[in-house]
Amino acid sequence: MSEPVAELPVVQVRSLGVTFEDDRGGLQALRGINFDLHKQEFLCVLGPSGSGKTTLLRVLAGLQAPSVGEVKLHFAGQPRVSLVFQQANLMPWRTVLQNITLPLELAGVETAAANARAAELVELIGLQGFENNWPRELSGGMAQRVALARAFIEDPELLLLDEPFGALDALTREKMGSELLHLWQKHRTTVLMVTHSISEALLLADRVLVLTARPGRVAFDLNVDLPRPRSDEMRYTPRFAEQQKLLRGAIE
Ligand SMILES: Nc1ncnc2c1ncn2[C@@H]1O[C@H](COP(=O)(O)OP(=O)(O)OP(=O)(O)O)[C@@H](O)[C@H]1O
Repeated sequence: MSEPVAELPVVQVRSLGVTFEDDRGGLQALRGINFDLHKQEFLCVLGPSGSGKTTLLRVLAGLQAPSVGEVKLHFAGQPRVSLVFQQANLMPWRTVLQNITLPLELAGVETAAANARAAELVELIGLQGFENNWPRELSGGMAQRVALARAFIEDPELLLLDEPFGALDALTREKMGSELLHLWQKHRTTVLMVTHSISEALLLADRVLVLTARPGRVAFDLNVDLPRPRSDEMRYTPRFAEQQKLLRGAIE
């Protein structure tokens, strides 16, 4: 019997290096980065401050050109890419609902269809009743949920998250991790997420890349050995603690 053909990765990063020009001969942010990202895979990138995590994400988003090496994208045509940053960056003059539907509005989708799709996401992120509120009336966690809903509404083929919960307090952050897990388990998009939180990475990811201090190289590539569907309670299991220890060791 023949083996099934393993699905090709949707992103291939090969010998990637990024050097920023400066007057001291250049600052090397990333060096010799290699990894694949498969369809529907959730990859987290951990690493010390300044190890090039954001730079890596910017290269994947097409916002930063590699100095050497390449990033190959294998999608049918131009992929739909959504980005979420540490700040929600909501438009203050649009309501929650209008912020969430913005990408569809820009894509020319009819308002009724866009609103129906937004209503599903509002329910998934637990913001029913806040549809007509203004961004200034939201807490940081609520605003970030709106940013996630806005990212998911486009049904992205590649979702890039840069420390999306980094500005939130620890408890809200944990809650947001679960919200994102819930959204992803429903939508199963391909994700690359930069985070500083080992437990967040373990709760969410299929794989975790750990970068070294600058210039960032891949120090460790961990297949997260926790069953899916995942839940918050898994944070307290011995398996979780073991993997946490492995990652902590790799970072240190
Ligand atoms: N546009 C730029 N011009 C010059 N240097 C840059 C630029 N962007 C990033 N750097 C430098 O590249 C290195 C990597 O930065 P990057 O923001 O990618 O790291 P990071 O791992 O995301 O850091 P943090 O965890 O603190 O957010 C840093 O030394 C930073 O100062």
